Amino acid sequence: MKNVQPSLTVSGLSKIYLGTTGGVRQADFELKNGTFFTLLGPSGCGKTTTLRCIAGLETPNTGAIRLGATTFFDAGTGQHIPLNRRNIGMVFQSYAIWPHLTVFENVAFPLRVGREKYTSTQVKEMVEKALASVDLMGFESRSATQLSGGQQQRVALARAIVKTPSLLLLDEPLSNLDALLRDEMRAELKSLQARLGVTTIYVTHDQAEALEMSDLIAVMNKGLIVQMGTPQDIYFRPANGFVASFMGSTNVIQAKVDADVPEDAFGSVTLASGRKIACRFTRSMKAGETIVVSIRPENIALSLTPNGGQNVNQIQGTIKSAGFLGHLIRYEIDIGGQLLHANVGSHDVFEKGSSVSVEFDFQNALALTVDEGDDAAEFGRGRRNQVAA
Ligand SMILES: Nc1ncnc2c1ncn2[C@@H]1O[C@H](COP(=O)(O)OP(=O)(O)OP(=O)(O)O)[C@@H](O)[C@H]1O
Repeated sequence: MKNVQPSLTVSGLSKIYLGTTGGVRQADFELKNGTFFTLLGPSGCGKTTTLRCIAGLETPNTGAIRLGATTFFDAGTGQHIPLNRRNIGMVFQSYAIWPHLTVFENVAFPLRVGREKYTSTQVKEMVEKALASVDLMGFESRSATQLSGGQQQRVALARAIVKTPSLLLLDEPLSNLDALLRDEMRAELKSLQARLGVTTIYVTHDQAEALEMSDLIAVMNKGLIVQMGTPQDIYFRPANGFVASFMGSTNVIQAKVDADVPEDAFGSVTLASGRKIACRFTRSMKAGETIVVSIRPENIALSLTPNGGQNVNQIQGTIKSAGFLGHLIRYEIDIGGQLLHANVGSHDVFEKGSSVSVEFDFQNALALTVDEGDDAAEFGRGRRNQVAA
C-alpha cells in the first residue's frame, strides 16, 4: 500500500444540514487509484451528502478532500475548488438527459460548456469514443426521448466519461431500471469502470449491488461510516449488529455475555430463553454486556434428534413455518421466544409444529456489539430479524 499514490483522500469530512442532525460526520477514507468504492446504507444515512461534498455541490463544515496533489476542499485553509474545475463525471438516479437534444449533443454537452475549448473534430472523436464505451454507436442522431430507460442511462454514463474524468460519482444510477436490466447493467458498469480504470464512488442501498460490484465498501448508518472493508470483510466479518442485519441473509439474535471474553476467542452467552451457547468473539467484551449473535441460515443444521459433536451448539426449537425455494427449504424456528431462519436442503422435510434439534458450530455464531444509538432489543425481533432467502 505504501508505494501507491492515493487517488482520493477524504479526512474528517462533516456536513450537517442547518437546523437538522442529518448529513455526514467525520468520514475518513483513502482510495487507491482505480478503486470501485461503494457507500452503502439505509435511506437518510448520509451517502448522497458525502458524494455531493466530494463533487463540490455542498460545502462541508469540517475536513478536507484531496485528489492526488490537488486539494478540492480544506476547511482549515478555506480552499474550495468549484465543481466545474474538479474534473469529475457524475451520474444520478434521474438521468438528467435533455429531451430536446440528440444523443450526440447530450454527450457533447460537457465539452461545449467547459472552460476548455475543443474543435468540432475533437468533439466528434470524444463523443464517439464515449458512445462506443457504452455500446451506443449508431444512436448519435436519435432524440433522447426515443431511448429506453437503459439506453438513457448509457447516455448519462457516456456524458459522465466524455472528458476522461479523474473521478466518477454514481448515485443510485440503476435504481430506475427494471430488475433484469439492472442486473445486466451492474456487470456492464463494473467492466466499463475497470476498462477506464477510473476511481469510482457508487452510492446504493442495495447490498447485493454493493457486494457484486465493489472493491471496497463503506457501510453508513446515521451519518457515520460504521465499517469499511472488502465485500468479503463486510459479509463474513461484520463489525457490529447493524452491519450484520443490514447486509441481510443472517439471523441476528440478542444475548448477554456470561463472563469477560478476550479478543479473538470463544465465549459463552445467554439467549432470551436462558439457554447458553458458545460464540466466536472478534473483539473483547465484558460480562453482562448486551450483544447480538449473527448466525447465517446456511450454517444451521436441523434434525429430529440431536447429532451433537465437538464445538457444536445444540438448541431445541419448534418449526413455525416452511418456505419451499426449490433446492432449499427455508424454515422459521422458534427457539424459546426468539426466531431463527435455517436454509436446509429440500430433501430434509420437517412438519410445522415439530420439535427439532437446531445445531451450528461455535465458530459460525458471531458475537457482535450492538451499534451505538441502536436499541439492542430491536435486533432480536421484528424486521431486524428477518432474513432474506
Ligand atoms: N438540503 C438538505 N437540507 C436539510 N437536510 C437534508 C438535505 N439533504 C439531505 N438532508 C438530510 O440529511 C440526511 C442524509 O441525507 P442523504 O441524502 O445524504 O442520505 P442518503 O443516505 O443518500 O439517503 P437516500 O438513500 O434516501 O438518498 C437525511 O436525514 C436528509 O433528510
